Amino acid sequence: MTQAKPAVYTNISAAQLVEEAVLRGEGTLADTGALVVKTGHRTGRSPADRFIVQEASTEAHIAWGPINRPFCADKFAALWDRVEAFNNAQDHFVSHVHVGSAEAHYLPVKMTTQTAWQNLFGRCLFIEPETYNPSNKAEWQILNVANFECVPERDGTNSDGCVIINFAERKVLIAGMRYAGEMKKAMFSVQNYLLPAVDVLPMHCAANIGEEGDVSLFFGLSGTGKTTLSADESRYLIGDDEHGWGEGVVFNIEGGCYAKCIDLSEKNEPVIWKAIKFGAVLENVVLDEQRSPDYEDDSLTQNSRAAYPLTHVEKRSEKNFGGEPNAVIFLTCDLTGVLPPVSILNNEQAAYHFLSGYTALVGSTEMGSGEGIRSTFSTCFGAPFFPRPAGEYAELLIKRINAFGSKVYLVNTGWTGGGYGVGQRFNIPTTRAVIAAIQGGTLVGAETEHLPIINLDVPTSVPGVDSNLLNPRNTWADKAAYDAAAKELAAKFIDNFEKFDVSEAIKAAGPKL
Ligand SMILES: Nc1ncnc2c1ncn2[C@@H]1O[C@H](COP(=O)(O)OP(=O)(O)O)[C@@H](O)[C@H]1O
Ligand SMILES: C=C(OP(=O)(O)O)C(=O)O
Repeated sequence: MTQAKPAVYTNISAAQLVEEAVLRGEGTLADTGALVVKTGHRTGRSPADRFIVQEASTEAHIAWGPINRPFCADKFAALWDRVEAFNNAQDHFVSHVHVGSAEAHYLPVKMTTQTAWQNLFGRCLFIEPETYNPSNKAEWQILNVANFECVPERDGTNSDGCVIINFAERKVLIAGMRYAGEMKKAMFSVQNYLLPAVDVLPMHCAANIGEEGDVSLFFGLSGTGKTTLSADESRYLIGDDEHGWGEGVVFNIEGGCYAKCIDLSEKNEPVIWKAIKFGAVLENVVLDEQRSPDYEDDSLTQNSRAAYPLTHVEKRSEKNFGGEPNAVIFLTCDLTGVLPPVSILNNEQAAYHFLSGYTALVGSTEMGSGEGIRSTFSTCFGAPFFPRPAGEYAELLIKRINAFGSKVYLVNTGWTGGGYGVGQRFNIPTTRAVIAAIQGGTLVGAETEHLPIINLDVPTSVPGVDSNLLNPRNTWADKAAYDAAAKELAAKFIDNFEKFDVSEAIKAAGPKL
């Protein structure tokens, strides 16, 4: 008997991908129409399994070590061939997509996945081109084979899975990984390396546009609120996570969103709620008996996700880009309860806080960093994805801010009234009111109060926000405890900043003891 040749499904429609995923038992449909999948193991990104083939790259300064471990070019070639042979022996899925919506800066990508659902994810998150023409650009390839098991002794990997970027061959190899976010973050890392060379700042930020054409950027590490806050019924969404800022333009690197959906509610997050329909993917979300998503159920992970294309968002930028930003917002999830809900930053403070990237790491997003939530400093609010030295991105940011005259704000979406376990997280309506005030221009030239130790300036009033919240010291029952916590946090900032070789003015813009 001859065996049937494996089928290669190339550029089939999203609806067909859903059908294939269901037929193959990869997932089921929720009552909303979304495809629901359980990844089994690895419900988040796996930093320990991330590598760069450094010797094959012409540039020496691609970051490695804790962010991107070096991987030997010969081992890469052997592993790629092994994974490809494994994949070719069974049915698989190929789609041709773009990464980067700017005509000058997109990358054509051939995405091959073993599973239909991961291909659908890629079709949601990457850009579906009107015409795919890699001939005038160098094509990248993603090979994502979820069920391949790496053997560390043979393959040179750290475990049974890996994510390896090879710049010289323009290849991304993802083997043994289930979490779909690996694919989008790998391509983001590629653009984060390439774009600064052509004077474009790549950013880990969301972006949206107001009725007047004013653009806001929301920088933030995973889980700090980029997707939630940029999904705003009163504004046009550009994107929720990855953008480039060139002269005259902010463009989306992606074509869809990837929302955290733990505790998602229709009331607080209506735009995301409505987007979770047929064609969307729900990753590690539990369904109840009526097949309705139970977003409060974290039995699979806290890092449950919804992936959907931008076309699922009614109010969006049709062209996937906008002008330069009036407002640049750094989102920080402060677990100590020391930072105010909003601070107005000058340029030196902007550089200081961009380089510091103080925020919280939601443990379940990154495998190996513990299940809980903990404070961290993540340069550029996305250290794991930025292969160049942080100073290069900071310089480009300040250059763009100066040239356009953008206003910069630090917004705490974390704790108030005490630290984690004592106080509470700012509620979403309060943070939305802060954002609305920023976007409405209310905080430009507003009266401010200076907060010593953390060395920040806060507005004395913000429409829609209880004024008592604006100086966090007021919200703590025990003022001495606040002062002690502020000093402790300041010491951490100072200690962390020692590694940066920057001007005295920038150093002086940070917290002071
Ligand atoms: N004040 C707040 N601002 C923004 N998000 C909040 C706030 N309080 C709780 N959250 C929750 O935090 C999570 C933020 O996730 P998300 O917006 O997807 O982050 P990101 O896009 O930055 O990764 C959501 O689950 C949201 O409901
Ligand atoms: C998907 C991720 O992050 P974000 O929530 O910022 O998109 C991630 O860090 O894996």
